[in-house]
Amino acid sequence: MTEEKPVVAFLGPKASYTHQATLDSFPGCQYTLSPQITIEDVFASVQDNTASRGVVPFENSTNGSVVFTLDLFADLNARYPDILVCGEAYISVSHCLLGRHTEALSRSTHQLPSIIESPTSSGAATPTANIPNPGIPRTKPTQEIGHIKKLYSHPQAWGQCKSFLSTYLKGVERQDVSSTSRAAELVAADETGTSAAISSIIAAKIHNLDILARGIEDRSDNTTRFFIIKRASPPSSLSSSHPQTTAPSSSAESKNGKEKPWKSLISFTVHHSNPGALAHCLAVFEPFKLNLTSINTRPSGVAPWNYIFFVEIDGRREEGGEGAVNAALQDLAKVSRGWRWLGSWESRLK
Ligand SMILES: O=C(O)C(=O)C[C@]1(C(=O)O)C=C[C@@H](O)C=C1
Repeated sequence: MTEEKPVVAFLGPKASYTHQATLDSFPGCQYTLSPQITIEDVFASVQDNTASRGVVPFENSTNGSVVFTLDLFADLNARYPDILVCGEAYISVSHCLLGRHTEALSRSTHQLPSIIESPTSSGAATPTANIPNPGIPRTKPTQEIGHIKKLYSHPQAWGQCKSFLSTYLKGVERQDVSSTSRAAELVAADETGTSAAISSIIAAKIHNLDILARGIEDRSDNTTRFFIIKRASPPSSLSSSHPQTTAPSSSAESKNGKEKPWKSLISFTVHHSNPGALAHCLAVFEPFKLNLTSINTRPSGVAPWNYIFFVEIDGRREEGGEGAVNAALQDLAKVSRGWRWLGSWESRLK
């Protein structure tokens, strides 16, 4: 009898950047990779044990946090109480504009004003009230794109390709979809050939789409960070109501004997009307020499302008209540309204 492979859920369909991050951490031959339609579906698969691990985008170096993922960690409806981060992956993201280079359109390009040869190909976008200093795109279309009437992509991608879009596709209708690979799927199904997707070169191959422009992201170092999530082993609810529950043990020592860099993600809420409430929460890490490396906020769902805060720190929560992170969390419990440890993992930042 063949042993069943562990299931890893990821934001699909195939050829999404999350798929690439998943393959980076979970070789397809050893795992059953299970594409999901939304990031929430990935959380749900891990929470209900359909998948043993999940992979979700967390932040992008150009465009910032993936708010859908933060909201799922905020878990305002208590649907995902057992989800913990247990790893991360960094993927270099280079976007293409994918569509159809139709015969009819290409034959008549000599009659149409070609966008490749139009004045806009100087690379200068028109300043607007919203974007007074538009950047200069790093690339220009390699095909005629004057026929493109509609664009599909994941909301994160628009913000990574601002200069290209405001220069060459200004005013073209945009539709948010659940992932860049879903965008490619929709464009492949569009028989009019007048839509385009911001997606990956792999999606172009899978869906047999033409590459109308490549490398359209604003920055060549555009990178997305993904989290690997798992379900906490029982007892669950790693929260202020169960402050003794701790991380599974794992060696923090590398081969050369040096402490490996670990990170932890923690969320907390504060009593908003108390002066200094936020400052007191942030201050609990410093006495334990825990470096705070990022802070994010999302609406707390309690009342307008109340927030849930997310902090990342350098350090790892030890088993058995020992160590600096546990000590800081005990102090956080005293000054916050509520808190939750969302996992500790080995940093893969090079
Ligand atoms: O749409 C995809 O392909 C994804 O994997 C999602 C996602 C994201 O949410 O950040 C991942 C990488 C890119 O930054 C753009 C989109």
